[in-house]
Amino acid sequence: MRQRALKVHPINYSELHTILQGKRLIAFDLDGTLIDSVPDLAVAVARTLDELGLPEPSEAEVRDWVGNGAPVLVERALTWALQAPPEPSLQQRAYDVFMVHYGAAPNTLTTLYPGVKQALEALHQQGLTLVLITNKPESFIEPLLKHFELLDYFTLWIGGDSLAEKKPHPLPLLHAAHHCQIPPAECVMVGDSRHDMAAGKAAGFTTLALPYGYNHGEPIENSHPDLVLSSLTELLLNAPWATKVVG
Ligand SMILES: O=C(O)COP(=O)(O)O
Ligand SMILES: [Mg+2]
Repeated sequence: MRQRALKVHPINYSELHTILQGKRLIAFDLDGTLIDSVPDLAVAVARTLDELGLPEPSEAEVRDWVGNGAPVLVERALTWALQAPPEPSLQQRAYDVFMVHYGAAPNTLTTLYPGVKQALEALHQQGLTLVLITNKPESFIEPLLKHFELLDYFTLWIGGDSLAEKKPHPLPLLHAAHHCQIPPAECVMVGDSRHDMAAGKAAGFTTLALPYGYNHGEPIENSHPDLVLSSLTELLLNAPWATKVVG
């Protein structure tokens, strides 16, 4: 397995406190932010390619292909296996096969990142509106959130195929803000990839980044988030509402 050295992010607590002042909605990304889902995605991709008689990629390879939704994940896997872009008919077939394999085992090896449950619980208790905006197909969201007992924290969840556009387009974020009747200036996007940061900036949200997820092998600092956290625990302990949370 390839190990990537994670930079230590000394958090500027007063900066975090200031930028979160007055925020009412927090939009969370799913893969690489709340859940480490690549182990199950990698198994499903490998089973898909195997069924099509193609070579199987390693988990480290799949890790760098996640972020633009399932159709692009499948396309990147096929392009890797064929050393050329796939024909549309093969792409469609592989996508259908992938959906079956991933749907059959979406949470066998997947784990929650540290502090996720506690942070969501506390933020929800403080009356913040929490929404989930992922590029994952919508059909997988509810079963995964239910499995990890996170479903009740979210007012709304949007998948990569829920609307006409997905991240990095701002549409899903603007849709969530509009649906919750909260102006974008009072909203925060929390994510692990450049697509989350680009969508957040384009929507007028504050952007918080986590460095432990999947960003195509690139440091998340390159996307210029407002702040990089080390884990969601920092959001819980150092946000303006934290005094109420921790007593
Ligand atoms: O499914 C993907 O490609 C990525 O999903 P995410 O938006 O939750 O990171
Ligand atoms: Mg992500």
